Amino acid sequence: MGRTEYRRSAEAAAAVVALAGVSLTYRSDQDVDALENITLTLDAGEFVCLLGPSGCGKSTLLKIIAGFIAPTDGAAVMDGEAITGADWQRGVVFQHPPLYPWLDVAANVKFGLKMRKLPELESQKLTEEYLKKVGLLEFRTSKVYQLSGGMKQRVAIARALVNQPRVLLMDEPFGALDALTREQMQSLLRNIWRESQCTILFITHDVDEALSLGTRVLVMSKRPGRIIKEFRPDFTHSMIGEKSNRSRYTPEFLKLREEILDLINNYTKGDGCAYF
Ligand SMILES: Nc1ncnc2c1ncn2[C@@H]1O[C@H](COP(=O)(O)OP(=O)(O)OP(=O)(O)O)[C@@H](O)[C@H]1O
Repeated sequence: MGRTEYRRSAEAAAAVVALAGVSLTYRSDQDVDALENITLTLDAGEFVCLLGPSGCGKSTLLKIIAGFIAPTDGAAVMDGEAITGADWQRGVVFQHPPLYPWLDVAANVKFGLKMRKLPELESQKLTEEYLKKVGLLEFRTSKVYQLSGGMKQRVAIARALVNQPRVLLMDEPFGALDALTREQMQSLLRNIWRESQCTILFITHDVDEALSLGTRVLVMSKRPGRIIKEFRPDFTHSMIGEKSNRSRYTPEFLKLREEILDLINNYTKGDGCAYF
């Protein structure tokens, strides 16, 4: 299939983001085949979690959707247009957010709006609105070094969301946080997702996290990464409704958790590839 056909088939899916037949090889002395023939859509309002063994190409997939790197083969499109570079319509949040240490919290959040040359008054209003959403309004004049890990991650989320992106791409955003902060951040993200109705792609190593956030969970094979199975859990909605994590202890949750762990372990067994 040529690029044009890939693009047409991707458009036909009416998805916000579509990847069709995407492969990626990092070229160097020793080529690394990171992704192989990924076909995937992200539909409006979906919360898609991506699980897979270390080094299977999860971040590579996210970087292609972000527009940071181009696929070696296949096509990546958003709203039917080829993704050719970074765009504020696709916000990105990393595990270690690259915040500007010389700027205060509000200036970090406002940075992208400034780059987009939004009028100062509008930027100010949006910045305060999103700082409020992540519970950091009273810390707007704090410096980055004065914040905890969880607070820094909330700044990063506000900085991505203030642009009101259609798609939020998150690469293990809570991976470095302690268990309690992590659960609080998951709850915050669930509420933000419900309010903003944006589409989220979320990479994690944690099966519980994927099941308690995602409306779709994709499991990848070892490198070169392919999508081997998808699940459609619905625990995230009940967690919003219940305002608790009770769903995590239900037989349905535990059964699905077991199934995914078995799948990943069977897939990586005997090849020296560790999941965690
Ligand atoms: N810039 C690069 N140049 C060469 N190889 C790369 C580059 N970036 C990643 N790789 C390789 O591509 C493969 C996939 O990397 P990637 O970071 O996408 O995996 P991942 O699933 O996100 O890993 P992890 O879960 O450990 O973060 C790995 O073997 C990695 O070493």
